[in-house]
Amino acid sequence: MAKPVSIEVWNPNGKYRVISTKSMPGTRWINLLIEQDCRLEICTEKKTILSVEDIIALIGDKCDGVIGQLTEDWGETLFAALSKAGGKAFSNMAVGYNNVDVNAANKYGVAVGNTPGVLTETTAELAASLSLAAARRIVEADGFMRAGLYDGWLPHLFVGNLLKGQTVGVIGAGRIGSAYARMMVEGFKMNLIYFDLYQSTRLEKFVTAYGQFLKANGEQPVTWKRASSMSEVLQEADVISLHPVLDKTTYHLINKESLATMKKEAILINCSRGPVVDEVALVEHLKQNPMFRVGLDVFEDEPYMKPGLGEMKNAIVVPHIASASKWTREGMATLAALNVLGKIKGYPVWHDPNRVDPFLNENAPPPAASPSIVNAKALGLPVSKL
Ligand SMILES: NC(=O)C1=CN([C@@H]2O[C@H](COP(=O)(O)OP(=O)(O)OC[C@H]3O[C@@H](n4cnc5c(N)ncnc54)[C@H](O)[C@@H]3O)[C@@H](O)[C@H]2O)C=CC1
Ligand SMILES: O=C(O)C(=O)CO
Repeated sequence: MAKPVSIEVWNPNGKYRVISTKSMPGTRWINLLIEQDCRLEICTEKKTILSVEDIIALIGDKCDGVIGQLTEDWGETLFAALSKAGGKAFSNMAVGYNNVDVNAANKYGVAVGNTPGVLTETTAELAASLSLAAARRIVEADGFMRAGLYDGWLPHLFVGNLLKGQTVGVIGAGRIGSAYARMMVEGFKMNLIYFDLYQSTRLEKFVTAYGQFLKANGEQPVTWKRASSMSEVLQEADVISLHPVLDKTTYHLINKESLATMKKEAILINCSRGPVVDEVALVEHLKQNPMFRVGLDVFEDEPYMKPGLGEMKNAIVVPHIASASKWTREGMATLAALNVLGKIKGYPVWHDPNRVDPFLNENAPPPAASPSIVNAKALGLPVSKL
């Protein structure tokens, strides 16, 4: 039998039992659930990553819905346990849901929610921060200063790359990839090359209009190009940022062979998912090419790094914090809670997961809908006409 897991209870007499496997930022998500007759149980276990057994113990015999985290393995076992307990709703507190076996959820008729949109700009800003930090060697220079090694200005000291006029490459120009591209194009006057399975017309129009603005003001216009293959981006770009979903088409997209096609002084940023990059091949590439730099928010075997990565001066590593702004994390909690609540209450699914703003307005009640259910179609859930 699984051992008991410690919890904090809100609204003990609520009709619907909702579990959150973690404490989440803000209180709006809590209030929204308890105002709608939910008994909310928040797991207070000290360990960071809950096991499948821990979550089964949390679910117990009766559970209407669960808000979970990207570190958890939501597969057949958990969906079977949730379904047995009468549950019909699960939401990740994340936009990415590669930790969820959606087919298993479909089999048990469980709706799977995610949290798009609210983290787009925050995540893009971290990718932009890593790009700048890598280009201008900020982390290395900070370490040098703190170590007391600075003994005066020198012409060669921490010389890095100027972004202006260089080419930024984006792989996966969806919500976050497009937001990052706009920041780099507008902020640093970089040219854009991108690769995605779909054309990003809005992004192309933005770069065209900005290029015309620069030209009208006597400046070199920026340009864009939609690449026909990922290798075109890798060969041409000076800074490459990865923003695709993780699935079997993007697993190890960056590997020994693709790294070899990149410029020797290129910068690679990954704020998508660790397994998009073959991290062992990356460490080797960093060793062989000291002017090649990376900024990584995500890792292949989180929370671990592959041997050698932590020692590389040409790597900047941060612990999966790309969506970590207060507004975003509170909003993610709200969207995740509303996904679960909406299914429990029998609400329809919001018609556009790219426009979730009405759910985030603290001065108005949220729409009676689940903001984003990824398997809505497979489950035949009705769509909101609001
Ligand atoms: N590091 C972090 O904290 C965060 C990481 N993420 C990751 O970023 C991912 C993207 O998020 P969004 O931009 O909101 O999703 P999105 O769905 O708007 O964009 C993903 C894009 O990847 C493209 N894509 C899919 N397969 C591809 C392939 N083989 N080659 C090139 N492009 C491909 C899609 O067409 C789509 O345009 C999430 O799935 C998640 O894994 C998201 C938020 C925070
Ligand atoms: O939302 C996601 O997919 C994350 O990685 C965390 O914000």
